[in-house]
Amino acid sequence: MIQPLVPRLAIIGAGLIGSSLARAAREKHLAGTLVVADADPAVCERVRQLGFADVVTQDAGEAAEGSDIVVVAVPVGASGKVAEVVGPRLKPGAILSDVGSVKGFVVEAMAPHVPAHAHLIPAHPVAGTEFSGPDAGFATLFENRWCIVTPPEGADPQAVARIVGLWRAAGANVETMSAQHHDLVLAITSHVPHLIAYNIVGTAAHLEETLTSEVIKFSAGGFRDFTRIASSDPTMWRDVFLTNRDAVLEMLGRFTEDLTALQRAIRYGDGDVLFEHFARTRAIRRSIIEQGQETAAPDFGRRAAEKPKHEDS
Ligand SMILES: NC(=O)c1ccc[n+]([C@@H]2O[C@H](COP(=O)([O-])OP(=O)(O)OC[C@H]3O[C@@H](n4cnc5c(N)ncnc54)[C@H](O)[C@@H]3O)[C@@H](O)[C@H]2O)c1
Ligand SMILES: O=C(O)C(=O)C[C@]1(C(=O)O)C=C[C@@H](O)C=C1
Repeated sequence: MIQPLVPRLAIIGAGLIGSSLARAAREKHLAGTLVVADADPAVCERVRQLGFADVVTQDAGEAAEGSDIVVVAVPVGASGKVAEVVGPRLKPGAILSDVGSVKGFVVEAMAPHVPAHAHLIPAHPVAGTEFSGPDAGFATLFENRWCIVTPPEGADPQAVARIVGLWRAAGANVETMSAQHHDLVLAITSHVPHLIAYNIVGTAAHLEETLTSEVIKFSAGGFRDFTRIASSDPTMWRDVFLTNRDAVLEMLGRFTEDLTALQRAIRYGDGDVLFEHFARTRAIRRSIIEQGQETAAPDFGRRAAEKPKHEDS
């Protein structure tokens, strides 16, 4: 019989990302035993109904016990608390990993709880949707998407290779970099864009009542796309901004300067500045599409939107 990639895989947190990894592991037979833990009893009950785990428990420590790899998939702000529970239960050689959108903070919060006989190898699958919870996950979420692995200095190469292997087997392309570099890159590619979306939708909501209802009525294009992003989970994004503060503030500073330059071009009727800027950004969009990074995830999201978790409850 062929040995599974991971004899016992534990996933702590069964929301969008945890349940997607569990589904991918189940479909691709990556785990001998797949254990899922979640602090919320209603989520545990739903995971049992959905049937993508062998063992479901509310106790993260119990899930970690005897596991070869433990993947923490909770909001970044809760990762330290989970590591505190899981750390003492890790067996010799076990790997503690995560999926958090911020990496520097996660290492600081989790590392003190990892015993010398185990390994901490953080990772971040750069794939998601605006939906949360166990119903929102799907097995193909990571297909052909990047997963960034951020091994701490001196990390065991074999442990790194096992986490890289897990994400490749789940369908992702893997790149490794330092946690600090990750946080700077993601600040501009993911965190600031979310802040802009939250802000513009908030601005529209603050307009006078008649104008706001017209915004909703006529939002077919650009604004509608922003509302998708701005409907993302408030807990997750609060934690991202609180834990990646320096990198976000650095990128926000640059963003504000560039915005002021565009504002100036509009004020003084400088069409050349506007045209050149828009031509450059169009080229960036085209190169993203050429690299195959344009994702089908929003469509999955829309399909899921027909029956979002929030309307079930
Ligand atoms: N949503 C995305 O697009 C996306 C993409 C990549 C990475 N991430 C990262 O993945 C992580 C999870 O995000 P998500 O979208 O799956 O969130 P989610 O809200 O869908 O799920 C999080 C789950 O964690 C559980 N949880 C919270 N605290 C816990 C604790 N102390 N112990 C056990 N379970 C706990 C919750 O009950 C919930 O079921 C976050 O760190 C986020 O930054 C999210
Ligand atoms: O597609 C979306 O809805 C997402 O927001 C996914 C997205 C992103 O910004 O690209 C969000 C946060 C993650 O850490 C990784 C991916």
